[in-house]
Amino acid sequence: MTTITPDSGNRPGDRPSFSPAPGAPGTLTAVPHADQSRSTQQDAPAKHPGAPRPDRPRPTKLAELAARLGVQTQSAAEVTGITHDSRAVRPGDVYAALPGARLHGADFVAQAADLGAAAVLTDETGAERAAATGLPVLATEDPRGRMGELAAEIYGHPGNDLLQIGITGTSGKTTTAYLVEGGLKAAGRSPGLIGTVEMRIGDERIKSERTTPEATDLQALFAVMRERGADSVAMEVSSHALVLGRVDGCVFDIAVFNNLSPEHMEFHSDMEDYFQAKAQLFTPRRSKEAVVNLDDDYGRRLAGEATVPVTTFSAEGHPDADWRAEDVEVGTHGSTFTAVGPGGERVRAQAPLPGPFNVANTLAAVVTLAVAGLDPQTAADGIAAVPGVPGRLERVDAGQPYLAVVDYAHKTDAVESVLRSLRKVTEGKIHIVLGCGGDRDRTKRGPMGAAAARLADTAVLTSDNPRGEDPLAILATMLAGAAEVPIHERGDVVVHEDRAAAIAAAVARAEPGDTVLVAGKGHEQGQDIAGVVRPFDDRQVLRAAIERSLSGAAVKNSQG
Ligand SMILES: CC(=O)N[C@H]1[C@@H](OP(=O)(O)OP(=O)(O)OC[C@H]2O[C@@H](n3ccc(=O)[nH]c3=O)[C@H](O)[C@@H]2O)O[C@H](CO)[C@@H](O)[C@@H]1O[C@H](C)C(=O)N[C@@H](C)C(=O)N[C@H](CCC(=O)O)C(=O)O
Ligand SMILES: Nc1ncnc2c1ncn2[C@@H]1O[C@H](COP(=O)(O)OP(=O)(O)OP(=O)(O)O)[C@@H](O)[C@H]1O
Repeated sequence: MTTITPDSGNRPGDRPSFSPAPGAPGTLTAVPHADQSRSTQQDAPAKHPGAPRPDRPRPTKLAELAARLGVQTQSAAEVTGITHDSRAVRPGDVYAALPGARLHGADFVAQAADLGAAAVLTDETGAERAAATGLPVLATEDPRGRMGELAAEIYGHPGNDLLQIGITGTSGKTTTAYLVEGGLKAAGRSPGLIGTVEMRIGDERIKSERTTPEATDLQALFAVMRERGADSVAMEVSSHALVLGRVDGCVFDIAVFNNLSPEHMEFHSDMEDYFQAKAQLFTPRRSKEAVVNLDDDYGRRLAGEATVPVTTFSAEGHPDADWRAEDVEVGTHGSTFTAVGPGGERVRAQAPLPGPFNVANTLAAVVTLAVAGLDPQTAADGIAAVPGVPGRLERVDAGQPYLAVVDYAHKTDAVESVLRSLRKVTEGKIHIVLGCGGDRDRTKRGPMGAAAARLADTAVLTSDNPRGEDPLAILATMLAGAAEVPIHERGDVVVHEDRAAAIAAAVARAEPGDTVLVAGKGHEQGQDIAGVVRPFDDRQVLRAAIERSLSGAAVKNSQG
């Protein structure tokens, strides 16, 4: 396994600390970060050297690229790659010096030139600085908007040789992508995978920097996949990607829509803006066919507005859906159901993850692969065999008599759906550990605190990447949300600023048959406190807390 990029994008994190455990039930206990003093920035993973590149790049004449853009160049240079990041420039690259929200890429042209850039693509405001390096400059009004098509051209349109499946929606993109990958493999295909957790090319696994890579990296990845024999790709397409042109240069064979709920409101002006961003994927410019969830309000709207052929599905029995899940039986390890298709197909399917929403994710994957022309039963069998999705309802089992899971739920809807799902499959109490990120969407803090208080028996509120904000200030807002839930409708609410202590507190409350849910970080391996990222993996910290509690119980038993 090769790991080349840290999870430095959205939600990085911290080192496990084992501070003394829990406050009394129902009390407000503010425990400081025990780990803050003993970690340094040296613990952070190394900086990424950029996306993988094809081993056999083919040269493209700069003049041909200039002609595409409608600009002049006298240069006879040939280029073999392209990047938007000066730090990742390789000899022969076009460096795309983009204007950003914080910086202008033109400020880094000297670095790009030192690393061997062959030319610079930029806008009028960057052209002068770029020309000062002596490199040929292609100046165009919207370099970000043209970067994807140039990248596709430079790498020889590698996406055309892959069955491209793009998955979008607020929740379930990662899960569905892994399930589609499993189905493709079972059908004898060789898929690549691109998403929030990692990118996979054959056996190589590369940690992701963001959900959807920038277009320069994406086209290079496609080229690497093609070079290594991949014939298909299952990838997540975020709304940021659609707005920022990261999938320019791609026309997906199938675009999948799961659902839409409030999220990324710091980026989108409102839900309509968010919906319109997603809807771009369901036009002939971006996809050939669509698979859409009819159980979702926005899915129903999209099914009517999409300008490509649409196949619909419903896990909740919507009568108009082309594919429906019937005979659904939910369980702690997963759910079984029959996917009934428009031609009378009856496919026995098993969601390899618990929760009703994973029936929807599984059905989405089965339908997508059926639309792709694969045998749906073979696809469903492959999906059933997927061993799990990192950090998505991932079980931690140290022999304890209760269920312990880590889940990436970090937005209100996901927290609500995961708690409701667990309620359906567990008899005992649910103890959730939950925080909200700093320097990100502030509007979800109160609602997430309220959701945890209303739907769990214990809500242990804690830190989750406070970044530059005071963790206690974030927790105060979450607590205020929790306090809005009428007292008879809420569980115990406990606050531990230190995440490891919060996890220990939840474990200390767990009795046989209960569920401990550590939400928010999922697969992440770090925690960002005041700009310092320390290693922290919920799965390891939870396992250690369970083991300590089991050995504590064993000692008590032997003494008593
Ligand atoms: C809002 C957003 O997505 N912004 C992205 C955008 O930033 P920006 O245009 O403001 O760039 P900037 O930081 O001002 O820098 C300007 C230019 O200088 C370049 N630069 C900068 C420094 C340097 O040393 N050398 C260099 O070349 C940068 O590569 C950039 O092209 O272009 C940057 C370069 O690619 C991205 O890193 C940055 O992603 C930020 C960090 C980010 O976190 N985005 C998240 C929110 C995101 O994209 N999330 C989605 C959705 C996740 C989900 O569904 O939950 C995702 O797909 O991951
Ligand atoms: N179809 C769904 N509907 C509602 N909630 C879901 C669904 N699928 C997954 N979830 C919840 O959302 C969390 C994130 O799931 P997943 O990572 O698959 O989605 P995502 O769209 O990739 O999310 P993100 O954009 O946050 O990375 C899960 O851990 C689970 O709690």
